[in-house]
Amino acid sequence: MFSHVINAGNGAAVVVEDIRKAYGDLNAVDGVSLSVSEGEFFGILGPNGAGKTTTLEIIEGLREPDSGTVRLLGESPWPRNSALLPRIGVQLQASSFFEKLTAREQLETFASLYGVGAARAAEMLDLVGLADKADTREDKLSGGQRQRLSIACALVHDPDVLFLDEPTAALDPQARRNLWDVLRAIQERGKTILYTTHYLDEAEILCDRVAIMDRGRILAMDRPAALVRGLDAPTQVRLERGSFPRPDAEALPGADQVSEDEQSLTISTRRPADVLSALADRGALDGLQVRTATLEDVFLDLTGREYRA
Ligand SMILES: Nc1ncnc2c1ncn2[C@@H]1O[C@H](COP(=O)(O)OP(=O)(O)OP(=O)(O)O)[C@@H](O)[C@H]1O
Repeated sequence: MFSHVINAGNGAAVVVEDIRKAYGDLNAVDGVSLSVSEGEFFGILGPNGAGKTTTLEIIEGLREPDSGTVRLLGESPWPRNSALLPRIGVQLQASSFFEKLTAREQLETFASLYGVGAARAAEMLDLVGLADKADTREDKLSGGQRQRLSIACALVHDPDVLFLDEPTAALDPQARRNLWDVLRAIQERGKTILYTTHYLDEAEILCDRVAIMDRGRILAMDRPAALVRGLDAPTQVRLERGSFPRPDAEALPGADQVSEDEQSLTISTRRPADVLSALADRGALDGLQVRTATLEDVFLDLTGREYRA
């Protein structure tokens, strides 16, 4: 059995120092530094055009930075470093599958290119939950199944570090959740995962640490919970409008502010336990919703803009 390893080892899998990449006048990556520990699940987040893909491709060794340094598993990935290739897995775009092959044949073909046995291909199909689709042709798979197959292909040679560029983009909510389970299972095998996403809610759930990028720069980097806690934002307790009198809400212990719109009455508080227990005493918990701050609030705080993926 594989042991459960999170943040395994003390080594850094990736160390990036002050990388920059400009396209004409546009500073796509504008002085990015970060490091990712072995076994860590690290997310680069941000809206479209933030520079996530360019950063990832520089780390993978697919693009040359204008300046700055990258160490990937202790080596420089650029110029193309063939010693690194067996140790890293890069998720393929769906268009890079071989034509007309079944899921199993795709994987076995990749396995043979790496000199890996067919048993490993079967194991990867199982890991990504495609064992029952082994004999289905790739072009007959759903979008989510194809994403999972591409991740299995990236893992077939048992790399230490896995790079995924927006693996859950364009998937329906159920397929996204299925893929989260796959990504967690991969991390439990001790792999380092570096991934980009524009879904902040997803990153909050999956990642050990995240870097929030905007306009080529990292604005904040930490554990998602630490970033949210750092905001010191109040908790919003929402009741159906008309279910509780506003003056009574304003008089509740711990209520800092009360607002109303057409549907709801919202109590803003830094002492949610006091507010909730007072509401429970009044029998007013039906239909109640509690909202705490999220990474979207962190983005708003950092940029002054609402987050739009
Ligand atoms: N080869 C290129 N030539 C010119 N401009 C480019 C090139 N690649 C990326 N850019 C620009 O650099 C900026 C950063 O792009 P990048 O793809 O890294 O962002 P991203 O955060 O991954 O965005 P997305 O989520 O849309 O993929 C964008 O403004 C993009 O248009």
